[in-house]
Amino acid sequence: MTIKIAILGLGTVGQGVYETLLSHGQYISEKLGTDTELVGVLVNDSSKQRNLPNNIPITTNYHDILSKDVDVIIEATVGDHPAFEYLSQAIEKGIHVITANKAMFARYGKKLKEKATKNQVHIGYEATTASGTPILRTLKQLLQVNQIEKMEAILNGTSNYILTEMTMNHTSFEDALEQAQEKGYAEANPSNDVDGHDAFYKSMILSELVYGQQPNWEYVYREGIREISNDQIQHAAQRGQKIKHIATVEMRNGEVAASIQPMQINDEHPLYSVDGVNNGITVHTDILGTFTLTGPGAGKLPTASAVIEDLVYVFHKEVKLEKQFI
Ligand SMILES: NC(=O)C1=CN([C@@H]2O[C@H](COP(=O)(O)OP(=O)(O)OC[C@H]3O[C@@H](n4cnc5c(N)ncnc54)[C@H](OP(=O)(O)O)[C@@H]3O)[C@@H](O)[C@H]2O)C=CC1
Ligand SMILES: N[C@@H](CC=O)C(=O)O
Repeated sequence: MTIKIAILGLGTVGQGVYETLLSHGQYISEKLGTDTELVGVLVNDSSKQRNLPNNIPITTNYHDILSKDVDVIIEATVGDHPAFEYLSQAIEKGIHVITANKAMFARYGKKLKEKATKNQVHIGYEATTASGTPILRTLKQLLQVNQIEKMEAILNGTSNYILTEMTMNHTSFEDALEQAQEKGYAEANPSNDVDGHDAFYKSMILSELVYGQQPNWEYVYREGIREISNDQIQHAAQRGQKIKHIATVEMRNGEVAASIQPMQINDEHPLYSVDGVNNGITVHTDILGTFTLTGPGAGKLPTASAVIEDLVYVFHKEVKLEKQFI
């Protein structure tokens, strides 16, 4: 049996997934014991020039995708809608889904997971949080007994890239943001990055995964990095500190609390040396103690890496459907 794949969205992430299927196709087939085939790609704008061979059908009509005999849909579009409806329909048809869309998943992840369980399909969403750095499955599968008391994290690659450029190279905020956009780190609407929305969505996904619940969104303090000046960064540097954009999610008196804001930290903080586009998460647990995971937090190939690893996980011969996917 050949595994038939469709991709929704062919921007930075979708293109990266296509290129990785091509570059690592043989290795993926060996792992899965079967071939994979890209049977369709959904885009928004049919007039755009695409970097795809002619034999891969591109459509702007989702029904063209659903009418094919698809085994898994990889979703890399932008925003809540119609992504949520697309994935709901796929799941109801018994199609596995993998998503990179954290805005949609923060809001609708719980519903989609419930639907997936009901329809006995998997949802992969490692790419939604910290791109390819394997945070979600590490937390879910390797810490089954430890209680996670608190997480502190740098979750937006664009903001960390901008702050690092401003700190190390005295680059202006505007120039650093432009660089992040050119490198494919920033969202289509970069306000998502620099005003803290993106880190907020990722924090909510982490909260749901670790604590099984999210705080009331209205009570989460969210502040981005837009107002931070080069002067503030240099003053902090003179005191041996860096300004980092940090999300905190913790269990307080039986309730989850979260905040997302710029903070000044010194070199004793585990996130001090997480620079550039990297993300990092420091996890405080009751048995293991404190540990930090760090790695690339945005970009074409790091994000494709998470999607492809989810793909292999979903279809790996030894994975049984009754095992709960993250
Ligand atoms: N860039 C990154 O580093 C990361 C991004 N993500 C997430 O992955 C998703 C994709 O990001 P990215 O690739 O950077 O975004 P891009 O803006 O580069 O690409 C988005 C793609 O989605 C398509 N699209 C948008 N709306 C629709 C729609 N309604 N129907 C069909 N196609 C649609 C666009 O079509 P068209 O080409 O026709 O305009 C485009 O191909 C986002 O949700 C983002 O938050 C997650 C991790 C990292
Ligand atoms: N725009 C996001 C992309 C990855 O999630 C970021 O910069 O972190």
